Amino acid sequence: MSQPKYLTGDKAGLEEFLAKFDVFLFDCDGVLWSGDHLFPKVAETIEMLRSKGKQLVFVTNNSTKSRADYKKKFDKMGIPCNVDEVFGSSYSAAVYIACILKLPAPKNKVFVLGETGIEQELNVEGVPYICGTDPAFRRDIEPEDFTDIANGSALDPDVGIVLSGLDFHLNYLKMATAFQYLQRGAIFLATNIDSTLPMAHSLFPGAGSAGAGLAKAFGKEPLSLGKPSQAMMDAVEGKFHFDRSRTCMVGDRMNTDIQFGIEGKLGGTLAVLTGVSKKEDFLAEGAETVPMAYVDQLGDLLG
Ligand SMILES: O=C(O)[C@H](O)[C@H](O)COP(=O)(O)O
Ligand SMILES: [Mg+2]
Repeated sequence: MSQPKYLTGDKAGLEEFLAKFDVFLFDCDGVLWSGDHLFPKVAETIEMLRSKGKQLVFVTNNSTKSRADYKKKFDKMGIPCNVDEVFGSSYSAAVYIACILKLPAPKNKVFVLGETGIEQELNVEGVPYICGTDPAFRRDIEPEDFTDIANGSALDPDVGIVLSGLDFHLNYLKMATAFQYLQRGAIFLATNIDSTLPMAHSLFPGAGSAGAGLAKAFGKEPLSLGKPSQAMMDAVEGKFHFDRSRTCMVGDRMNTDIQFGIEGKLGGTLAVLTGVSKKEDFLAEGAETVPMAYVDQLGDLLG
């Protein structure tokens, strides 16, 4: 495996690298920003790529926001972006449920472990759901809940899917209810299974960690519809119709973003060192996932 090219400060190398691609798939958390903190010169870099006629797609595993929510965040951050350029894991999961799984109504209802981003995208696709941000589930489990869940009186007979995303309001009642749906044959899906979430220039438990307890109890991992899933890559390509050989994935995480690009046989991958993965992760001898090139921060693409 060849060593990745370090492009920070390499003007000629940057020119040559950017000229290889017409399309850039951008990860968001850890590449553009950490929470609400925009990294240096990100807006200028996006502007530069657009001025060179590059097509940009923002492909995020963060399921807490819908595409519409992300459009508002891009506007707030001063990054010009069209809502159709955003492709998040909530949208990926909603499209998969509505267009691929297509469970016959009324047994197509989704039990959601996650935030409003998932609910909004399921609504757009006309997929019914329960739980999510419903305050009725944001309470301690009571002794009578065990009986009501076990005998099914507290369960909705139309739930056919459990969808696990990044849930900032985890509790035992939701996990126990989801578990019982799975025991009754519901399909187990996840928006993504990232172990950590880059926030406030640090790391916090991610969607994969949020759903790990349920997976352990059930004894099976969910089908993830976020990066590196190629169902997501196929859906992104199906929507944007790009030439994979002229497309580059830009990300901060080896086992989601860079693996997504490599498995998707994209023309290239660029790692950015402002998020989860460190350069030691991919420079080490025998590293599992190695990007084509890397920079310290996205703004370094300005040369
Ligand atoms: O835990 C998560 O959901 C992820 O860490 C997070 O949201 C990743 O977002 P991305 O880096 O794909 O924009
Ligand atoms: Mg990221």
